[in-house]
Amino acid sequence: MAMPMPTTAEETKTALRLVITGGGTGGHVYPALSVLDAADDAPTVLWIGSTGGLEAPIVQRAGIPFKGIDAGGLRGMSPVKMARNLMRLGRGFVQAWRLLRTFRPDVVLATGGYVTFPVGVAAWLQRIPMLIYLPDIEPGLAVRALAPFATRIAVTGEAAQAHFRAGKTVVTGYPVRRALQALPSREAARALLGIPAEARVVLVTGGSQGAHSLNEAVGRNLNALLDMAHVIHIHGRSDGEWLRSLRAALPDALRQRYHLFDYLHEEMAAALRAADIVVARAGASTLGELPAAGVAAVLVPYPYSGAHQWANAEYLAAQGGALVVPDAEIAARIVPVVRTLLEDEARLHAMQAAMQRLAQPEAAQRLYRLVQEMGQAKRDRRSK
Ligand SMILES: CC(=O)N[C@H]1[C@@H](OP(=O)(O)OP(=O)(O)OC[C@H]2O[C@@H](n3ccc(=O)[nH]c3=O)[C@H](O)[C@@H]2O)O[C@H](CO)[C@@H](O)[C@@H]1O
Repeated sequence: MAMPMPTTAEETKTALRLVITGGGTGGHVYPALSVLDAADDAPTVLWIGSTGGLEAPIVQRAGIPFKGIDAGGLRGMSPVKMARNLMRLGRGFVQAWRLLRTFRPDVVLATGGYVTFPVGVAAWLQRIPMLIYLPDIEPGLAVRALAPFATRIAVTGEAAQAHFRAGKTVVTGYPVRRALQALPSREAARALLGIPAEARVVLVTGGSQGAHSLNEAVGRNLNALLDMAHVIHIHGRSDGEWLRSLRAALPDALRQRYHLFDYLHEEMAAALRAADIVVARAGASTLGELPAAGVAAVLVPYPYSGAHQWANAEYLAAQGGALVVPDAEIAARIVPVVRTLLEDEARLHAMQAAMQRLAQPEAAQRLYRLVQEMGQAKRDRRSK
């Protein structure tokens, strides 16, 4: 998704100037890319992320100019490391200040991660309006700290509004990549991935960084899973070596049914759309992407970062689109749970339909309209 750059002096003068800041994990990057997908007026964009963060390659791959600044977390670490990260945030603030002074944005969109804090404070001091988008129902530390500096706060669902000052929030839904909405059918998605149209397909994904316990659950039960379905397995940062060895040792017929990847970029939309069932962590994206794909889910919340993934999973389960399995039980339960769903077609279809009812295809447009309105208000004030 290359961002069209203004070509004439006139366009440069009139195009909306937008700074996006967010990073640390994919969950803070894809929502902003989806908002840009919905931009219909060719804004001039600069992304400010963290130096060395995983967001840099994803953003640059999308053709968006990227600048890294110093940033670091402050939670659950030794006092020495915390002091070092505080200094990094201080340096990051100076770097952000200079970038904003040079780029002169009309508006800042912040989507989460520690890097947003120095950028947001610098923007506030320079009187640049800022929209925070919170993908999760519960805000993390960076978003909580940043909220007082925001002009507006957009959220995925009503439950998130309770965490912020009344009147500042607006419910937009979770913005989903256009590619996911554009795929015409499950069969078309399967054709893209080389999977037969009539196959049963299970996608296993541990979010943007992968999940070791999901990888173990697949590895330990590989033959049983492949007897039932094609398995698209995205293993993430760890476990690639032993999983590739397991795959190599499979009999030919089963190996062809095991689609193993470390990470998917553009093909992620096809993988979600191709699946009958997704077995996944319950990061914020599940609230938007699983409904957009209309896929039934078995959700395994990440157990070590508070309860917010449980909140996401239980919400989708309460609406009838997902089952929730605790992390410690997934290795023992992945085969019976997947089998039960595949064998009960009526139940599987009911879950898929329930998921589909939660789709909010307008979310990205809603968010971009807010960005435009806030940017325009700033321009109007400037020209007075
Ligand atoms: C362990 C942890 O704390 N995870 C947090 C992190 O998760 P994480 O970074 O995994 O965030 P999400 O689950 O929200 O989003 C993952 C994104 O990565 C994409 N993707 C994933 C794999 C792949 O191969 N290709 C690809 O494109 C997915 O389609 C999705 O768009 O940020 C989320 C948003 O704040 C939080 O809700 C999660 O709790």
